Amino acid sequence: MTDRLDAASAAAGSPATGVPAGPTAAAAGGSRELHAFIAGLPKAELHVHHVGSASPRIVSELAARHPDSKVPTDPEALADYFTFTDFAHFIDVYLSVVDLIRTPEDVRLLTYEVARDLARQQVRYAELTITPFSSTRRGIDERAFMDAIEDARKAAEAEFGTLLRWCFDIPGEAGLEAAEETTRLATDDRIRPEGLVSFGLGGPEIGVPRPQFKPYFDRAIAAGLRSVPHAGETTGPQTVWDALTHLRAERIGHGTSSAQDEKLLAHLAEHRIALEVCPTSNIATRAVRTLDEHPLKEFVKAGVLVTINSDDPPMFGTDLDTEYAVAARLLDLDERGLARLAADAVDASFLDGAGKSRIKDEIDTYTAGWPAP
Ligand SMILES: Nc1ncnc2c1ncn2[C@@H]1O[C@H](CCC(=O)c2cccc(C(=O)O)c2)[C@@H](O)[C@H]1O
Ligand SMILES: [Zn+2]
Repeated sequence: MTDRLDAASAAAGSPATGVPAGPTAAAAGGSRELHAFIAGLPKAELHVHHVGSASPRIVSELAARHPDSKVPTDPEALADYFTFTDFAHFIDVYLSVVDLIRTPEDVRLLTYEVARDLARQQVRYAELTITPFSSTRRGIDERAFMDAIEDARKAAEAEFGTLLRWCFDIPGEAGLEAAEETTRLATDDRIRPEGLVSFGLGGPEIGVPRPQFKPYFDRAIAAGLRSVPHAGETTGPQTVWDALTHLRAERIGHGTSSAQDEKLLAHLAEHRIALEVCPTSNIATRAVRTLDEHPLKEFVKAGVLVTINSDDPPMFGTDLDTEYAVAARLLDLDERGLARLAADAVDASFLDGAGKSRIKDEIDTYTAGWPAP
C-alpha cells in the first residue's frame, strides 16, 4: 500500500494545466507517487462547464480581442479576478467571460482547447456542460454555434482520443424564456448536435425553484436526453428532492446539502443516483467553508455513488487531477481507491456499454501495472 496522501508530503504545486494553484491545491497534499498515479490514471469527467473551462491563456487572448471587456488580459491579474467573495460574484465573473465568446471561431477555439486540457489529464470521456442560450442571445448564430462545437468534438476525438459529449443546461435565473430556448435547441432535430446526451439546469439556485422547469425537462427526456440538474449547491436538500421528483434527475450536480438529510442520502444510495462532487468549486464559491467541512466523506459513508469533477477548473485554480488528489486526501484513498473513483465516474456516465468497458479495462490495466510499494 503506497503512502497515503498527507499534507506533510504536499507536492501539490500548480495544476497540470498551469493555472495558478487555487484554494485547495496545497490542501490536496499527497505523495509524489500518488500524484504520479493520478496523472496517468484514465478518467471520465461528468461535471465541467464549457466557458468555465476557458484557460487563462484563452481568456486573456479573447480579452485582448475585445478591449471593451473588464476581464484582465494578463494571466496573473486573471488569478485575482477569479477570486470570488460569494456565489453571486462568481456568476458575475462567469458572465463577463461568457461575453468574450462572440464568434463561432471563439467557440471552436475554446472547445478544442478545453479538450486538449482534458486529454492532458488522461480524460478519455467528458460530458461538457454548455449553455447555448447565453451564446445565442449574445448574437452567435445557432447553426454556426452547433457546427463549431461539433467540429471541435470530432477534432478532439481524432487528435486526442478524448470522447466529448454535450450537456445543454438552462441558466435558471434567466427564467422560462431561457428554458424554452434551451429546450428548443436541445430537442429540435434540425438543430440539436449529434454529441448531445443530457440536459441540465445551472446558475443561482436561490430564488430559482426547480419545479417550474418540469415541462422543459419532460420534453428533453422525451427526446432521449438524460436529466442532470444542479441542485443543493447553494440551497438546502429540498432543492435536491425537487430535482429528483420534478426533473427526474439521474445524477445531481453537486448535491452538497444532501448531507443534511439522512432520508435523502438513503434515497440517493438506494437508487444509485450519483452526486457530481466538485470539492474546490464548493470552496471557491463559498458554498462550503473549508475542505475539512466538505460532506464528501458523509456521502461515501452513506453509500452514495460519488464522482469527482472540476466544474470550472481555471476559474477555481484547479483541474481534474487536483480534484482527485483532494478526494484522495478527504477519503484517505490509495491507488486502488482512486481507480475505483475513476471507474465509478465511467459507470455513472451516459457513454454506451462498449465504451464504458473499454475505459474501465484501461483503468484496470493501468492500476495492475502500477508498481507495488
Ligand atoms: N458551479 C456552478 N453552479 C451553477 N452554475 C454554474 C456553475 N459553474 C458554471 N455554471 C454556469 O453558470 C452559468 C450561469 C448563467 C446565469 O446564471 C445567467 C443568469 C442570467 C442571465 C444569463 C445569460 O446568459 O444571459 C445567465 C450557467 O451557464 C451555468 O452552466
Ligand atoms: Zn457546475
